Amino acid sequence: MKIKNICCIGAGYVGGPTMAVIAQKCPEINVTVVDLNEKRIAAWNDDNVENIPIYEPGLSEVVKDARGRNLFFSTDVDAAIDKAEMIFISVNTPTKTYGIGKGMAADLKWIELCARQIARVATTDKIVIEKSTLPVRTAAALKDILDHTGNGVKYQILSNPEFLAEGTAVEDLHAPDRVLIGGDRETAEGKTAMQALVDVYAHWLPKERILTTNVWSSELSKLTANAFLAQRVSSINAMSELCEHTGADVNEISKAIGMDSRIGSKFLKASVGFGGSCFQKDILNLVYIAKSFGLNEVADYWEQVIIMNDYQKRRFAANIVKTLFNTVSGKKIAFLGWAFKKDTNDTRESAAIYVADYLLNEQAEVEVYDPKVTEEQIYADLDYLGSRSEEENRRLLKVIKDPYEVCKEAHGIAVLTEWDEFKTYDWQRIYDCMLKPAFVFDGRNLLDLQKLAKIGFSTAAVGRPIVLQEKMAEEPSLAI
Ligand SMILES: NC(=O)c1ccc[n+]([C@@H]2O[C@H](COP(=O)([O-])OP(=O)(O)OC[C@H]3O[C@@H](n4cnc5c(N)ncnc54)[C@H](O)[C@@H]3O)[C@@H](O)[C@H]2O)c1
Ligand SMILES: O=c1ccn([C@@H]2O[C@H](COP(=O)(O)OP(=O)(O)O[C@H]3O[C@H](CO)[C@@H](O)[C@H](O)[C@H]3O)[C@@H](O)[C@H]2O)c(=O)[nH]1
Repeated sequence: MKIKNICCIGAGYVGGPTMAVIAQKCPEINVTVVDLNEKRIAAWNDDNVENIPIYEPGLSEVVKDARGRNLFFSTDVDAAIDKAEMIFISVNTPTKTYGIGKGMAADLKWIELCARQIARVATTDKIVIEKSTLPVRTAAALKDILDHTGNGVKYQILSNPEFLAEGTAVEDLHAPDRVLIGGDRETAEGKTAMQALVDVYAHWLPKERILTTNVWSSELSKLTANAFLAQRVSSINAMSELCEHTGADVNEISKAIGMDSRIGSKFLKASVGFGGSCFQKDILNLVYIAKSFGLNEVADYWEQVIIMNDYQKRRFAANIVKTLFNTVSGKKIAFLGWAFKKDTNDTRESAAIYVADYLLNEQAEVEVYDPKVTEEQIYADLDYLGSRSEEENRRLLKVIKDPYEVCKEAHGIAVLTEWDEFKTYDWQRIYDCMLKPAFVFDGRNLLDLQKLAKIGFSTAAVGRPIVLQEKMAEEPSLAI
């Protein structure tokens, strides 16, 4: 089966980059990415390709290659659905904020709306692909909706979860470890649909990298992969606290255990806590699914990954207060970074939001610099927590566009995102303009602590011994 037209519903962090790469690699296929959000679509269509709504290294070049040739962004959802033989659903599936499963289950409202829209509009047979991350057995619900339209259109549902990580999306899409396709292997129609999707990816990937499974394995593999990755981060973060109490260095531990090929070296970086739109949401969803089958031990096991992560964020913030002589009231704390990781402008569930909230509750004055996140986004993140009024958030927290300015007259600097540029700053210049004693709290183990100590900074990095300047260390009342 030759695919000529692909439609993707959802022009977000996944829909945009994945479809741009499919269009780049499959020049004979027309790819239309649709979204209800007019502003987002207008940004994807902006004449200046640097203004596309998502910052990802290399993405603007891919979009430049394909846009207008065989890659289109549009708000005309119905037209794109009707024309396509293959429809990816790549809409948001956040944690439910209401009703049954509130705070745990995935909210499938947008998924269901897509299914109903496809059912209403389609006049020819379609392959419908779950690209969004979904609870296991969602495909059954989609099929139910699609098969009951009574207009004779036939649907095949495939699961094709996305494993790209933000900040390396283009790289991950160009050379993924694997592509996973789940479908109905029992019927000829199911096999044909799976093969059609395999053929799309085979334009640039070797066949061995394209894995086919049954639909349920594919859906559940996605949640499992995220749970395992996040579990490693929580595991090393748990060890980081033990390191701080014993003089062991978490970086050395990561290296030592990571060299064991059975453990492997990736996802062992201790941090202020993982963020991002996926890990927490997907583990909560997994916990909810396990509970709904009465598997309480399974649920408790995975929930601990989240409990540990929340603790790590709180612990980092509490440590700032403790080190700054048990109070930050009226003190300026400079934040370097707000994004949940480097090389992205995404801030969803970023640890920085929770650390800021904690410090603002302690009456600190927080000033934030991030190279890619907008002021509007930072305030939106903070307001969303509902901890204080919007006016108060704007009074207590300022967003500064210059890294040296943000550090001026600060009592302490907190590194919340591992942006490379932070390493290249003139740290002597920063030290000179700070209040003394000058503290750096490195939540990412990014900076050269020895160099900072030499300049005169006191440093506290996650999972490493605290270094207080001599004068303070000698004076026990100051070295708390
Ligand atoms: N962000 C990631 O790195 C990542 C990676 C892998 C998987 N995922 C999963 O992919 C899915 C999408 O994530 P995202 O980060 O791209 O979300 P996103 O919020 O950035 O984008 C989703 C888009 O879908 C649009 N949308 C919602 N309902 C619609 C409808 N009925 N019609 C048209 N447009 C609609 C929204 O306006 C939004 O622009 C989620 O299930 C997520 O868990 C995300
Ligand atoms: O050793 C590590 C690795 C990551 N992190 C943090 O963990 C979070 C998530 O990082 P990462 O996984 O690199 O980014 P995401 O874009 O959230 O990607 C994850 O979530 C996506 C959405 O489901 C999946 O597609 C990806 O495979 C999966 O890596 C970030 O806050 C990182 O700073 C650490 O603290 N230490």
